[in-house]
Amino acid sequence: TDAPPQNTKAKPESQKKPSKKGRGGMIVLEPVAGTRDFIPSDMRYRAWLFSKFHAVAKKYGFEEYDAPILESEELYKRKAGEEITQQMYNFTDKSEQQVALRPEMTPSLARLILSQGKSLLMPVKWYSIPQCWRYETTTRGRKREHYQWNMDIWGVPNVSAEAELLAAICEFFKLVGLTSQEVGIKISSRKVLETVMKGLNISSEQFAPACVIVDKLDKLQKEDVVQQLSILGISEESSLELISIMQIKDIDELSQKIGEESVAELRQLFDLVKGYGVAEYLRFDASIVRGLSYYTGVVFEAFSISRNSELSRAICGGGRYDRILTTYGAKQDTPACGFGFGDVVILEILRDLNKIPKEVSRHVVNDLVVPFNEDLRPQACKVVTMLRDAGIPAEVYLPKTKKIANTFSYAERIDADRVIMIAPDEWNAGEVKVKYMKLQPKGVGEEEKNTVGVQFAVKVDDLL
Ligand SMILES: OCc1cccc(Br)n1
Repeated sequence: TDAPPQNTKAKPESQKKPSKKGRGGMIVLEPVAGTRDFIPSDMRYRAWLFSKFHAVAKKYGFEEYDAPILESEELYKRKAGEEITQQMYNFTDKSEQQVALRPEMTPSLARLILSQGKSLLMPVKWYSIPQCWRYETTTRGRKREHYQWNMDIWGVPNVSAEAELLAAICEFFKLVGLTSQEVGIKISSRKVLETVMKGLNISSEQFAPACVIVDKLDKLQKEDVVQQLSILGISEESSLELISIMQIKDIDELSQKIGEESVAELRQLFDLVKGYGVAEYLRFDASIVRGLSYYTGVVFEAFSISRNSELSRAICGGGRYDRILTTYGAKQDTPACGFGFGDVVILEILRDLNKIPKEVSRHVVNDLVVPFNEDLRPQACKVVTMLRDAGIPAEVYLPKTKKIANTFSYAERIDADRVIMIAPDEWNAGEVKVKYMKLQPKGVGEEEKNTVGVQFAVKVDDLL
């Protein structure tokens, strides 16, 4: 099935849709359909989530990389009818180049691996958190962008690489407090499908497109999947046999069906993950295919189990893709496997299950330094710098101090622990006036000083 015709010619000015204006000439305040703003209160959640991605990648020895959001469209030209390539955010740029906002990171990574050539020592363990794009028809009101944690291992042909990636995902789950009662990872292998399809005389050319179709089994009616497979020339009988084998949830049963040799890798993988202590999160499930055409071996998909959270959409997914480089013209392939982990579903699940620490929602400033008047502003800047250099998040009150009460209400707004007033008499005596805005944990400041709301003179040097 060829991809639908993409927009091939830039539109003349006259045919371009004018950007929508709000009433009375005001610009439209909402972000472009399907995209998100991150004001600070939202950005704190995203930053917290990404800090967990970075922490796991670092702990597992992965190195961070990045590549442009904008790529040549040819990187994604695949004739397997995948949703991800049919929904490309593509256009013709001003030099008539066919470009696209990247729908996924793996093709960019493959380009980087090829560009590095022999200078790149294998194995390579790289990670990135790229923003990825798709052009969804807005009628479905779905997002057109998301951030996707990518972890990939290149140069390792055996399932030790998949075990490492699965362990990293489970490490993340443990880091955010998700138990194996709340989330899990289903694992299978396209080699199982390959064996079954060969046994059904399905040609190797039809393997990737057939995988893309059977991956839709959880969304489409069985009849529709059979119908789509028939377009590939696969008989109803073969399709039904393929679909029935995909219902198998037990490796031994599968081995009976297709032979021990075809499940050997999966058995090895389940042995290895026991070593990492994460087996409780993992289970075999022959229905896991994943929808990307380039997968060639083990595939996996994480999902939420508990009722009170997002049920349908995958948390993350990935697998082995050993033959991607030759599809980009390389003379030989390099084995690879990896996963993509989106930012949207996981945050919904973590919110549903109340796993996000309260402090993530809080903007933290410990001290507010207030100059009594503008003559004392240089002194206030000196004091705030001393606090900051000591690692204390601190602000200096920037507006002119007209009413002291305004500075206290600002202190409450930024949830500061202390207001440090630079006042003329105290400053001449080498002191500042400190007012605690809220009770401090025991031991911070002498007991009598730790009374909320009362101001005390404190030596500048005693502030730290
Ligand atoms: O997971 C598929 C996908 C790709 C790009 C952007 C978004 Br939102 N979703």
